[in-house]
Amino acid sequence: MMATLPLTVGATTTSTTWVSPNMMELPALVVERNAIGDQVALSKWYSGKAVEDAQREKEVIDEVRRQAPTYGLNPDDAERFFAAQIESNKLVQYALLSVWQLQGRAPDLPPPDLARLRKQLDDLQKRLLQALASSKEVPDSPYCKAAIAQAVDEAAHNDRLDGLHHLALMRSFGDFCRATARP
Ligand SMILES: O=C(O)C(=O)C[C@]1(C(=O)O)C=C[C@@H](O)C=C1
Repeated sequence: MMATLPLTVGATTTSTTWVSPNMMELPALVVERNAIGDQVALSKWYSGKAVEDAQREKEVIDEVRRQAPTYGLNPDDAERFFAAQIESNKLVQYALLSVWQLQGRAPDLPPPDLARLRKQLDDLQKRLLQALASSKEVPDSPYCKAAIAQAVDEAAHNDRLDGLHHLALMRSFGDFCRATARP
C-alpha cells in the first residue's frame, strides 16, 4: 500500500496570523467562481459536452490579459492566476460528473444555461481582477504561503465548503505565491 501524507484540514497548527481581513476578498470570490463550476457541470451533464473547452479557455485568458493593465496588473500574472482558476473549475466539474455517473443521477434541477453561466463568470472576472490587484503585494511576501494557507482555511470554514470545494480552493491558490524559501 502506498503511504499518504495526512491532510488534517481545518486544524491550524501555526499560532501566527498572517491574514488581514482585506485579503479575504480574493478567496471568497474564488469560492463563488468554483460554485458556478457546479452549475456548469450540471449543464454538461445534460448536454454531454466535454468539461474542457480549449476555445473558451483561450477567450477567457485573452480577455484577462487584455483587461489586466486596466487594474494595474501584469498580464502574465493575471493569466497565471486565471489559468489556476480554470484548472480548479475543471477539477470541480470532473469530480461532480464522476459522482453523478456513479449515482446514476445528478441533482434534480433543470438544465442550467451554459451561456448564462459564462456571462456570470465574465462578470465575476472583473471583481476577481480588482481583488487580485488589491492583493498585489502578497505573492512576493515571504509569508505568502502561510497567509494563503490560512486564508483558504478561513474561507473554507466561512463558506462551509465540502471536501471537494475545499480542495478546489487549495488548487486555485496553488501557484499564487512566488517562490521564496521559508523565512
Ligand atoms: O465555460 C466552460 O465551459 C467552463 O467549463 C468554465 C471554464 C472556466 O473555468 O472558465 C472551465 C473549463 C473549460 O475548459 C472552459 C472554461
